[in-house]
Amino acid sequence: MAFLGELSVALLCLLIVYFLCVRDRKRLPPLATESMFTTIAAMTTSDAPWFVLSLAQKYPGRVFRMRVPQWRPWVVIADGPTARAVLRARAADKPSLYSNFDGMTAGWASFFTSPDGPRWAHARKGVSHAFTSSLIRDKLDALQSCAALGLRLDVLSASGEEFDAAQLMIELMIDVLGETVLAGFDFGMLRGGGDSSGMGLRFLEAVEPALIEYALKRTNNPLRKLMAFAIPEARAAGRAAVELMRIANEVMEEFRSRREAAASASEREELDATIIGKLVSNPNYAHEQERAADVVTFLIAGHDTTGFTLAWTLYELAAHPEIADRLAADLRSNNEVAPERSEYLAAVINESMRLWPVAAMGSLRVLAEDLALSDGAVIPAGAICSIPFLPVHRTAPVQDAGTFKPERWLKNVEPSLKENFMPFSTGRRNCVGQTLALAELKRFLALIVTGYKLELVRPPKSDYFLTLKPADGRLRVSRRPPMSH
Ligand code: HEM
Repeated sequence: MAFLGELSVALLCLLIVYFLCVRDRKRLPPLATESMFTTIAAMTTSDAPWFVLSLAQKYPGRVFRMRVPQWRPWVVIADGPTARAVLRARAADKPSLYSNFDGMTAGWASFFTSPDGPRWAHARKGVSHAFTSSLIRDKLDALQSCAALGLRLDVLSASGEEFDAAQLMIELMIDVLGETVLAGFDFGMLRGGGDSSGMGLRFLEAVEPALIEYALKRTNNPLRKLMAFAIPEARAAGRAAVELMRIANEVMEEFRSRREAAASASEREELDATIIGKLVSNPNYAHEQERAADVVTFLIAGHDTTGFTLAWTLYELAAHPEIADRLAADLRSNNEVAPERSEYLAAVINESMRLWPVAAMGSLRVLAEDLALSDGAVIPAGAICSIPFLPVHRTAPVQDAGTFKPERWLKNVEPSLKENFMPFSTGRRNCVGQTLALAELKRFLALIVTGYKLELVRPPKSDYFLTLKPADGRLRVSRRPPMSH
């Protein structure tokens, strides 16, 4: 009898546990069937965005979980409206995974990697004003890099030599960052000359080993940090990070002496209004090396993103000469002096960034509160939300999503197209440099397309490593004949 009593108490307990834990358990988004091994193998290759796209196409809701070595759920969100809800949620932040990147700045947190809080807020607020479009436009009007690019293209056109557009655009962007973000610093890439000539090459040589070690290998294998002293590549990456910080410190020193030597108060005011001017005078930095870390961040975040976007657009225009001709005619007929006003140019840029979002794997966020989805599933608080922009941009409801069609951005733009388009991310941690990036894209595309015809010699391959690169492609340019009236 006593035994039966104990049994019924045990059954009652089990029932209570069932009702508390099982019945009320949240329904999570579906779990992709790919094993953890397959997932890791695919996610560590240069095809990772295409792997995630293939999974997103299988799930109509475009929200699913992936098996990764994380104790928290890893939820992939390829649905634009849900992505926006997560990125704009007040209770969402960057996960601590971002701190691996601090190795690139010799351990100093940058405002890109810092979670929301005073360190991030003062740095972002400090520079935001310097990125406003009118200030950027004034800077671009005076760019010497435009002339340098024209000269290089004239040489290539005269010789008929083929070239790698990604390489050329990266070199251009380093010079442009010097001229804009750093208020006239000469990195000596296309422009050559200046006292600091060679600094651009030093930057490019240091950035690659540092990115590979800290943004890739240490993120995939946290144990590597402990063994770094025994791994030659890890030691070389450490030296590269020190070099990046040295470059940032030299750049700031050069800026300060230029400001000191300014001939007039108005010249000094002009320097103070620039991005580096704002950064150097921001009193909220706890340490000079935090400032240096933010200079490194601007150089890293601003060079290949814009450079590869330009290059992808040039390859698309070369593959679609009718679109390039229409764009050239549009720019030449009424907008040549103000490319920022050409609707067709804006459509070409949007379409290129939709198909080839350089931040292809997008943003990561952690939610502090559950997020209920329209199908009844829940993304639980604490889950890591991965929002990969390439699948967001390239899955239904976007029509004919794999085709380059700038026209889709011109008239009666589908609301779902806009909802599923976020190359610069969204919410408070979106791209602070997007005004500059868009102004550069417009300015340089207008210059190239109105002056030159592009011939596609070899289409590029997509190669993902933090950014989506058009690898190994080749173009040829020739002077575009003047417009016949
Ligand atoms: C086509 C060009 C560009 C694209 C597609 C792009 C894209 C992005 C994206 C998607 C993010 C959010 C990353 C995340 O959530 O993890 C971001 C952040 C950022 N970008 Fe850009 N970017 C571009 C150009 C630039 C430029 C030119 C600069 C500066 C010179 C810049 C500086 C930054 C910084 C500092 C952040 C971090 C902002 C913060 O955490 O508050 N970017 N960018």
